[in-house]
Amino acid sequence: MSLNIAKFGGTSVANIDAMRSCAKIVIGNPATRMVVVSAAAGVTNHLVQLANEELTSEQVNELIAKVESIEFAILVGLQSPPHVTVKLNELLSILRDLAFHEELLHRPDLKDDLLSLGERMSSLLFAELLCQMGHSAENFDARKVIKTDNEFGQAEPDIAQIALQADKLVRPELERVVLVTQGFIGSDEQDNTTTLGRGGSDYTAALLAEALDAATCEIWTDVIGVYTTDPRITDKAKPLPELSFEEAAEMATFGAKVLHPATMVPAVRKNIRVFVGSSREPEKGGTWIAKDCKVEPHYRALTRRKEQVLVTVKTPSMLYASGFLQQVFEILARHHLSVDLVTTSEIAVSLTIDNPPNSVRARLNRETIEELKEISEVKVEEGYDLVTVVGNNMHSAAGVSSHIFAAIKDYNLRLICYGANPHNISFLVRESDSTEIIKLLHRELFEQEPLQSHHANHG
Ligand SMILES: Nc1ncnc2c1ncn2[C@@H]1O[C@H](COP(=O)(O)OP(=O)(O)O)[C@@H](O)[C@H]1O
Ligand SMILES: N[C@@H](CC(=O)OP(=O)(O)O)C(=O)O
Repeated sequence: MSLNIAKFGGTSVANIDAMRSCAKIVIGNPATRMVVVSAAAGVTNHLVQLANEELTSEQVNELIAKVESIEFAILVGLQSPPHVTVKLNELLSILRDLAFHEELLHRPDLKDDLLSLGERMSSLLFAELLCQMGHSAENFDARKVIKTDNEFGQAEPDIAQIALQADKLVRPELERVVLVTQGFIGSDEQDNTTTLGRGGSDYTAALLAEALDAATCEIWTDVIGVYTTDPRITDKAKPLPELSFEEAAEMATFGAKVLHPATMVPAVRKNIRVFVGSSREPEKGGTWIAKDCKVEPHYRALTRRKEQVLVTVKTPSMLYASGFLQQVFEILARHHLSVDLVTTSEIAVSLTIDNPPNSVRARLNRETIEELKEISEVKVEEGYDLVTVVGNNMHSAAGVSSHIFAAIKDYNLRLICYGANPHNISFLVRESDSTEIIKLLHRELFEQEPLQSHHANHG
């Protein structure tokens, strides 16, 4: 039988009732032999606070108590079986030790150890729930298989090692039992715990699906699929029955939180179909993401990435000079900054950097700015959001740009990226304008059926 990997996100495993819906989904599909769970909703945020903030003992204790109350509520829902209670208490005692560790704030390895605990607790509890519902299940430590480099907080998976370990440790077990493992976490060569970056459980599921040659990978979350835009921005957003790999990858990269940006990479490599649906309402179906789609409309979705920083570096010496851009990018790369949009003129280059405050990714800091200042004038502007239209052949179809830009003509677009990629058009807008811009564009591109097909005819 073909194999399915099912991943359940934080809201899906937030409490015992939510977990029960997930367990029914697992039991209902005999192809699901491996389950990936995130930490219960809210837990990773508490752990991130513990790992990153200077806190008083009282504040540390308060955060630990919040985590405990989430986990204990689930444990009570399971009737507190002694063997699970013992294991949960062990994990909570590791949490306490790490939270009070003197070097925590300066040791990325300890931070990742701490961050891993949310998934380690939820997987323990979910495996027990499956057993109690009569399904043969075991908790499995993802760190044995998800081998990574030692870039703590944003570790890079080692695909060959993962395939090797999955073959050795997971594949032989799948006939016997359903393995319940942790998303988001892995381990480096020295077996130190690492994490794949916030939201990384989707990525874990896709990596395991790849390593185990699964036919499908299901991402069960709190929405009934991928929508035309974040349903929290407008209630007019509609769920999409299908998406291509390219479209989904663009959406994930440009801010559709429903999928971690790297999720599609393993799926594309092995042509694995990915499903996104709601664990609360599985009967409502969801989005199937596959290599090819029945229709490839010009406009598929709108995404937003918040808290972008615009950096402009300017030097008269760029005129006729070669190598300036290289110098700029070299400095940014050395500081692990990832650049999204770039525009250049004869003497200046403007670029955007993703800079959300709670991200584990590198942020633009004073040191980087000082280095850039050694070679140029530097201007840093904050308070921007990146809005992206995702679709197909947008760079070559007549009328696309006028259609989009006419709809938002009253707004100032600070930077536009159009034409580099057939699947997206991105622009940087003031944070305060982005919701209205998305609503306007949504109305124009997705709420007026005849217009959409009219433009498709021009393609
Ligand atoms: N285009 C989109 N389609 C669906 N959901 C989206 C989209 N863009 C953003 N989201 C948000 O993603 C959320 C689900 O992602 P997330 O909170 O990470 O779930 P989980 O905890 O299950 O991993 C949804 O509640 C929704 O608000
Ligand atoms: N628990 C981790 C990993 C994750 O993927 O969570 P979720 O599936 O709830 O987005 C986080 O919050 O970042």
